[in-house]
Amino acid sequence: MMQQYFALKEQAGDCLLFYRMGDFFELFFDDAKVAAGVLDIALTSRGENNGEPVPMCGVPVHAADNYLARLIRAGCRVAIAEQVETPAEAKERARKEGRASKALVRRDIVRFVTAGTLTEDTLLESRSANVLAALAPLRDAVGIAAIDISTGEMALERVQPDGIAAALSRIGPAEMVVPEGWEDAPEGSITRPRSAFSSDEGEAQLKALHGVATLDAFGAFDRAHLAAAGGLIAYLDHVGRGTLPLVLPPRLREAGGHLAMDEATRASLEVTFSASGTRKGSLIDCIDRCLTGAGARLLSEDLSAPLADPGAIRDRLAAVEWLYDDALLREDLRRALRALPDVGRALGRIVAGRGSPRDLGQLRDGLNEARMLHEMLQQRGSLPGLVERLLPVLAGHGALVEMLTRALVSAPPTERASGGYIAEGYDASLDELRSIAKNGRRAIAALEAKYRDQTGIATLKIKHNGVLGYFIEVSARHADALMAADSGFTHRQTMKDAVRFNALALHEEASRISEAGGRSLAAEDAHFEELVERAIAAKEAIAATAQALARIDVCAGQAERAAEGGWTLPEIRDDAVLDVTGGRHPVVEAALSASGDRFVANDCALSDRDRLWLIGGPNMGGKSTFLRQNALIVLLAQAGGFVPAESARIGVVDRLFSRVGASDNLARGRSTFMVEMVETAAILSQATERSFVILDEVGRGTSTYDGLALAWAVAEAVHETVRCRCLFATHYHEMARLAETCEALSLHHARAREWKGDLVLLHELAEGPADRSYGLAVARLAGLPKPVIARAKTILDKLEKGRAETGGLGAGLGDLPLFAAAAEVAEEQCDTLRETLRDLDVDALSPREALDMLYALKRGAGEDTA
Ligand SMILES: Nc1ncnc2c1ncn2[C@@H]1O[C@H](COP(=O)(O)OP(=O)(O)OP(=O)(O)O)[C@@H](O)[C@H]1O
Repeated sequence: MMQQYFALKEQAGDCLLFYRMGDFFELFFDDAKVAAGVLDIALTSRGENNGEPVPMCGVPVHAADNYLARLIRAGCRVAIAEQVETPAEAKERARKEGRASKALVRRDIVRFVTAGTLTEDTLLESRSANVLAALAPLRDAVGIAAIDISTGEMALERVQPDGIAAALSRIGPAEMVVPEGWEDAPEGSITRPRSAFSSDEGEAQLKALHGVATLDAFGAFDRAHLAAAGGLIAYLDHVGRGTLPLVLPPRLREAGGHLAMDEATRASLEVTFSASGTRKGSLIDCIDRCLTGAGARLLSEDLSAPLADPGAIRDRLAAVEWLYDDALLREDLRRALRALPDVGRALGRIVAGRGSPRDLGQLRDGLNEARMLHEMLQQRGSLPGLVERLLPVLAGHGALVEMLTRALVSAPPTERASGGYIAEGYDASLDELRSIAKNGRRAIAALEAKYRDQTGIATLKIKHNGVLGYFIEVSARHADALMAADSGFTHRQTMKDAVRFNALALHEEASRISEAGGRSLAAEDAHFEELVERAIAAKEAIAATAQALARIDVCAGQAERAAEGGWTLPEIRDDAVLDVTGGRHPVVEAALSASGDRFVANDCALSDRDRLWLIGGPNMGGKSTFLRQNALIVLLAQAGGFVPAESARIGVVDRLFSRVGASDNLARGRSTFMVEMVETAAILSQATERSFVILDEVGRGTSTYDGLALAWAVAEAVHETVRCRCLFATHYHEMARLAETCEALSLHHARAREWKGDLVLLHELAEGPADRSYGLAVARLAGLPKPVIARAKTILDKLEKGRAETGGLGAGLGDLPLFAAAAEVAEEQCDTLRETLRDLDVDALSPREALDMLYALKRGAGEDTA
């Protein structure tokens, strides 16, 4: 056995091997130690290997899903080795092979269970997608293929190498595969042979999968796309051991079609996860009113990748507005959606060969519901464009639904093995077989009565179990009479208190029942296969219906959320405005209202002429909240939803950047300040005039002078060079002087008042610079001991006196040359250096000359070489 085990373990590689033995999956050696630790189950041992006991643990097959889920969540991958022949077959094989030894049942790995390739309901979160991504690096770009195999939805895209992190943070894959030997592979990826990532192979696979001669109908894919697709499909083939899951035609994800956000922006805006890493407290948690898992998954995709095309945004908004305006229709739709099963995932399981009768039942119910929704919507006079386009996809499954309705019982079971899911009246011969079994059971009841009469034992019973089949049972004290040779009964088993017998008539009846039972199971199986085949033949149309239902759920959910919160339809514009009146932060507002507090709405009015708002005010005054709420309003609007405001005019944003409160990223070995600077650098190099940037206290992570200098220079660069819309919160009063030189910059502050010695934060934004910091007042509010506050007050007085005398931290800043001029000088210096380097003939230099030249270059760069 160990030989067989080792051979399978070799195939399993670094996956844990679930080795099937009877009713258990057993794990051995290190696998057993890992699994016992994760699952908190007993680690035992079995036999010896090289004189050492072999560690072992096991999980019962019937509860394996539950254990698998825990292992996968803990980051493990599992190979399932099943018995692929019965003990009888093994014995027969051994006999034919002329072996006398005990035959070992043949086992094979039938499947790998990995985080990105799950289809089971019990292993998946209904409201989030489960994505597997394959990355294929080419010389100048990286292809990414992403698939949610639970629904078969697949997308291909191409990114620059420095855009990988942003793309992955948007996709959020549960598992990633990359070619072997790729040095820049994202952490935690699984490596596969390079040969799998071939664009030719990828193209051939996709064509074969979808039965097309060219992929043009799906999109114009390039080598990067196809190489990634190749790697993805090869991996799916590997984990499914040759059985591919549902793979729908790939969608091409064009760069520029979406609002770009990097990893840090997503994290700081807490779009799909809150800072604590959970859904609770995130934006999606606050706005998700979808009634189906598929709707919630689509909403998450919408929020992760909002649109950047004004026409597409208006298209979604029109559908939401239509459902917002018609509360009755919305209610009707939502009532229907509430009962909707997860058609997409049921289809995914069916295509992957793991479907159950219940999954077929879900297709029936879901597609039927879709047809009713189709009727409901069709009765409406005029529909918004989006809904109009979805309409045909909702209908068109009449024949399949009719067949499933006739074929299946109303609530089919998840288990196929014991049958009973094909409805009566669907197949006359099946009904016949069932009636034989039913009559047989009646005949057995009659036999029981007959045997009681015959033996005079009133407590005689005919029972059934899996081992003996039907048998007659009497208590031990009545057994003697039946033991007699001429009694007509044959002894089968003696228990502690009972004795079991057989009889000829019972045996004949039982054989009839069992034969009919076996044949009816086989008949049900055949019907199941046929129904599955029919469903698979229509898989693309069914998937399209499932996606249409999800879109309707999202629109209705967005409308519901808007109605609930008094939100408004944003006006999507082409010019670079961001004009929000009465804007609110949805998550903070919800949290405040839960504790009975009121959120103070604030306006924001950015335009060409007033692009950069510098916002001061006390700590806890609401600056960060204001910054974020405007970023979220842009995000929600471009995702195609209403926004928490009285009115909003939004010029479409191409990239959104948010740097709110630099947090330590010690895990990556970077200090707070380093993170802040890396992220700020990314903004300055990537933001365009169409971007929207929120910056919260840039420079606060370093000394006051350095911090102010950097914040000043960054604000100037945003104003002069990037020229995007920007909200900039800062505690440096000195920066107010920027308003003197930057014509599209204005000053604002969060209002506060001191009343009877206490600080009152109004959370209200007003024009003009902040008058003071209130830092000490906030500290008092926070409960800092009185002596510390008093001491701080004395120090503050001294500092302020010093400032008055010297002109303060900002003294002389007003005399600086303008940012553009300063940048030109810096740029010029760079150019001289560049020219010198360009003209340099390296091969013609002696070592001595080369050294001299290095010194000269250093001098040119303004650095002392002494
Ligand atoms: N508009 C508002 N209405 C009501 N309460 C608000 C509002 N804005 C913020 N708050 C409350 O004030 C708290 C602090 O807000 P926020 O973090 O935005 O302040 P801040 O000015 O950025 O502070 P710091 O400068 O210390 O970072 C929030 O957690 C929230 O409870």
